[in-house]
Amino acid sequence: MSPHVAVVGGGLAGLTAACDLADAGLRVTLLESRARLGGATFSFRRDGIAVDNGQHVVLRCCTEYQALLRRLGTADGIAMQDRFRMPILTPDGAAAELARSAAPAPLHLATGIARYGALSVADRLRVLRAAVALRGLDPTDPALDEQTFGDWLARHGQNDATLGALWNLIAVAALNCDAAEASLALAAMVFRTALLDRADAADIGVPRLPLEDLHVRPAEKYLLDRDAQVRTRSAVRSVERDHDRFRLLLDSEELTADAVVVAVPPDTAAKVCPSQAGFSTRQAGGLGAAPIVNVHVIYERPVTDLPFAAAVSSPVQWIFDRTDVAGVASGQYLAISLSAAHSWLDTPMPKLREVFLAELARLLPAAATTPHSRFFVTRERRATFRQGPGSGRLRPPAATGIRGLTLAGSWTATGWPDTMEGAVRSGHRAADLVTAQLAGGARS
Ligand SMILES: Cc1cc2nc3c(=O)[nH]c(=O)nc-3n(C[C@H](O)[C@H](O)[C@H](O)COP(=O)(O)OP(=O)(O)OC[C@H]3O[C@@H](n4cnc5c(N)ncnc54)[C@H](O)[C@@H]3O)c2cc1C
Repeated sequence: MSPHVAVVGGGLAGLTAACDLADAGLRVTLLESRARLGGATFSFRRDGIAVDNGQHVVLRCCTEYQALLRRLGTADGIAMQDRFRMPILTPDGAAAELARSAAPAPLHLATGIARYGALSVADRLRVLRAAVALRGLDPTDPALDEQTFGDWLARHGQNDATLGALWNLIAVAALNCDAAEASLALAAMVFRTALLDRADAADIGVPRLPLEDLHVRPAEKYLLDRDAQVRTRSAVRSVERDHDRFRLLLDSEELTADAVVVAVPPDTAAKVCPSQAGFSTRQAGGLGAAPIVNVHVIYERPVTDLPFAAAVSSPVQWIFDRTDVAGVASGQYLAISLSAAHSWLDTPMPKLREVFLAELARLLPAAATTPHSRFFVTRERRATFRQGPGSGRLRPPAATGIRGLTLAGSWTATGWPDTMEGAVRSGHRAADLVTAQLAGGARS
């Protein structure tokens, strides 16, 4: 009989690892503590419409996530831009945009920045000079992980205007962290990989389907079709080494496995794994957490033609038109995505309603005269880890101190920020390691 592998955690990392292991011919049991799979990516129904827990976006450089969708048969579920174009809304009603040209990297953005109307000509030159310097940074240099992106930007001549209208538009969304608090290593990775090194890398992809239909259910079906066991409401409390096997303790039963992939959030991973695994609660605590809040508004009539837009000089960060994805029959459903949302996380609904309806009215003139029929908020307190300085050295590799026990998750040392792409990459890495170890190969 083929070896049995338990995958603990049914988010994207665990789902990816489980798909790989099932394809490798191993017997797989996926154990998820909640009643549903998907982890940080899930959808629910509310008054007949499909709502995601938070707007998710990918870029063309997120190659492994897109490859997973192709494998699951849902690649068409992403509407990918032919060419990077970011519409920008300003409260005075003046629209701007940041776009790339057809030129090869790094010239592809030069014209876009030179024409970027949300900044003065002098500030556009400032941005171009800093972009050239940023392109020279090595994101894998550990010294970069000790500094903030904000300090680096200040040393490279950036001011409040360039921070607000350019650097933070991207840094806050990609790192769930203000530039002032973000790790320079992760920021350099994001800006180089997405914007500076390849011309098409930043093309923006927005789901056409709820996350549930995009990858959660398709991955579950993929696993069931390959005879994997998928168990929800199955929290694993601890994983113990038992001679050359593993014992997993659940609330009212025990399971044994030849290898285990632990793909749960950092604090749970530290609790569940034996201390010899080498990942401590202190490390997990150091990684911390950062919130994302989404404000959802359904207007009785359309108020914008834009599929999405970023906003400057406004508490609104990004707006997405979710009418079709959600199945809204009439009117327009807009979701405002608020990253690094510490100040909004515990703000009561009436206050959020007052602030964001007024802001939408300022940014989108038609919203000022269009009634809304629904307003609600989704709050994710621990959306990502805190991607600040020092986080790089706290992120563990897939291999632990125990052969046969591997870690996966967007918070592990993937080299990527805490994203769906990082989660998928970590799942592949953990599955490769387990497969090699079971075959008597890799030692680390
Ligand atoms: C609102 C929001 C917006 C986001 N926007 C984007 C975006 O635009 N683009 C992007 O790429 N990324 C985005 N992200 C980040 C992305 O969703 C995550 O990086 C990724 O989904 C994490 O996947 P994961 O599998 O590593 O972890 P998780 O999804 O956290 O999965 C861990 C799983 O383990 C389970 N678990 C916990 N304890 C146990 C236990 N004891 N036993 C069994 N199971 C357990 C959990 O229930 C969970 O299902 C966003 C996240 C949020 C919350």
